[in-house]
Formats: sequence, structure tokens, C-alpha cells
Amino acid sequence: MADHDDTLPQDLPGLRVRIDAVDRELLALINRRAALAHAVGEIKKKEGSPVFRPEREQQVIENLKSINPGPLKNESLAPIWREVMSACRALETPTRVAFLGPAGTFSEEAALNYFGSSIVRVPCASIDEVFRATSAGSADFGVVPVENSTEGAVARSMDLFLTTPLNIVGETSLLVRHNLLRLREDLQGITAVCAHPQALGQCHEWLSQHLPGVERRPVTSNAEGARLASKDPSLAALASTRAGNEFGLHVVAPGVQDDPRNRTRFVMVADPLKQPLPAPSGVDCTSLVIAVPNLPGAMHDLLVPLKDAGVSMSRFESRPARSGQWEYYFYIDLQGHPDEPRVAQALQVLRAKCSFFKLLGGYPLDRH
Ligand SMILES: O=C(O)C(=O)C[C@]1(C(=O)O)C=C[C@@H](O)C=C1
Repeated sequence: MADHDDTLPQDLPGLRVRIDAVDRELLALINRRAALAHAVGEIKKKEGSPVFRPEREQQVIENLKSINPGPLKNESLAPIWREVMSACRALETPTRVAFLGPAGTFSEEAALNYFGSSIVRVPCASIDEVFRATSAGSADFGVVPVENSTEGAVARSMDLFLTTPLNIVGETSLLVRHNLLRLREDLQGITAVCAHPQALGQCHEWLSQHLPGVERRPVTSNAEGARLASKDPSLAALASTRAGNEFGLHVVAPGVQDDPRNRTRFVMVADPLKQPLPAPSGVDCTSLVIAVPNLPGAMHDLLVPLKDAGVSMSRFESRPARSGQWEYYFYIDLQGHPDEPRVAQALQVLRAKCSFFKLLGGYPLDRH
């Protein structure tokens, strides 16, 4: 094996010869892996079972982390293997992924992070359109934002979970860095800052301090804001550097979000008839939405079965039921998979106590 010599060359050309030799071995190995994945794909085709198995991909990465001898860092393994598995998956079948477009949005970045780059991208004009494309079958998966660490829940996504039959099959969380982007290189003469309302909220303090009195114009996505700013020098956008590059804009001010740790959590949605719930991966999340009868102690009665079963809640969010009666839907994330006995037990008791109950999904937690 080319890299197993104890004595390393001490010169650049010598080391590069060795790297080339290792790359040839890697290429042969990755192709062997791809051939195996292709064979798995043939079996799945015969069985009619889904190609994408997030719990298996998670296990592959966790197994490798547990045996990684280094010097490669453990956090480098996930992005590498996600790309390898994305390319292998593409040999089995194309993965069509809908997200809030155009190119350059954080939703697109979340889609690429999660599924790797060997996907067919289906950019959509709105979150509603992402749900529609996935329900109608023009995409296999949809990627939608559900919560932001500064601005909280993404209401539109939450409401659409109720009215569409889609399940949640995965999640990923992104560090979201907004930049003030523009055709000009300074802050002079800006008449409006165009961005998604969430981004305007996440940069509220910076805008008040540096561009007081300037109009904040909500648009359908940050990349759409960047597109508008690329047509009019008096406009600025709040968006990623990727969006800036896409539309030829300057970064006038980098990292203008009020919280430097600003993160957005995205979930992957799919049609349950085509993509069943992922099997337990070992570290999973269960998402559900419920309503309780408007009676004293109803909420307390719901929490007791969770405590009794030893199930922790990692998210609790409410949305108005739109009945005009001060009734609410509660969105709950539990630690564990719906097939784990203690979670299954808690869900069974909850189901019996709720006036409305919908299991949204059980899926591997984002551990990267
Ligand atoms: O193990 C499988 O089911 C495969 O299809 C192989 C593979 C992989 O490349 O390792 C590819 C796609 C799946 O999402 C999971 C894993």
C-alpha cells in the first residue's frame, strides 16, 4: 500500500507522488463502495423499499467516528461520508429535493448539508410551494425551516404540518450568518433593505444602529432580496455570502445578525406513502402536534405520562387553532423514537387524552 511506508519523503514532489498514489487507491475503493450501493439499489427496486435510509447513513458515520484512528478529525468525517453516500445514493435513484429558493438560500445550504450535493435541486418560491411540490410528488423530499434561535418558530411551516399529510424524516441545524450585501461597497444611499422577515428580525438591532430609518422590505427569501439588490444600487440585502456570489454583490458588512450563534433548524419532509418513518438510529427525536380539551388541568395530565415513561421533551411550542376560541395546537418534540417502548407507551397514553393528535415523525437527531 502506497501510504504504509514508514519513511515519508521529505520533499514536496515526493509527497505529492505519494498523495496521487493514495488517491488512486481511494478512487478504486470508493468505486467498489458505489458498486455495492448500486447492488443494494437493485434489491430495493425489487422490494419497492425506499432508497434513502437516514438512520443507516447516520450509523455509517457514527461507526466510522468510533474507529477513526486519526489524524483526520472526527468532525471531518460526516461531511466527507455524506458526500460519498450522496453519490452512491444517486446511483440507486435520483433524489429530488424541494427547498425555498432561489439558489443561494440557507434552505438550499441545509438541503446540500443533509443530502449531499448529488441531488436534483427543486427550488420553490415559498414554503407553501415546498410542501405542495413534495405532496404532489414533483420532489421526493422537502426542506423547510422550523425554528430559529433568535426569532423562534417559523409559523408557516408549523401551520402546514397540520394541513398536509407529510411526515418529518430528518433534521439539520445551520449556523446562519447574514451579511449586508449590495452592488456598491458602502452604506451610502441605501433606500431599502430586502430580506425574508425572519432575517430582518434576526438583524433588527444592527439595522436600527447602522441604518436607522431605512425601510426594511420583507421579500419571499433572502436570495430573492439579493436578486433585487443586484438590479438596483439603492437596495441592499441580508443574505449568505453564497447568495452574494450568486448575484455578484459586495459584502458591505459581514455577520450582521444580532446573535453570533444564530442557528436555524430545518426538517426534511416526505410523503409517508413513499418514504416510511426511518427506523430508530439510537439517538432520535419524535415530533407530534396535539390539542387538548379546554379543561382545568388538561396540560398537567398530558405531562404526567411523559414523566411516568421517563421521556424528555426537547421542544414545546403553541400555535393558535384559528377557531376564534383561544384554542391552541401544541407542537412537541420528544427525545427518542416512536418505536422505542417507553416512547410508544407515552404516545399511547397521550393519544387517549388529546382532542387532536398527529404524529409528525420520528427521525435521527442532527449530531454534527
Ligand atoms: O444501505 C443502504 O440501504 C444503501 O442504500 C447504501 C447507502 C450508502 O451509501 O451507504 C446509500 C443510501 C442509503 O440512504 C443508505 C446507505
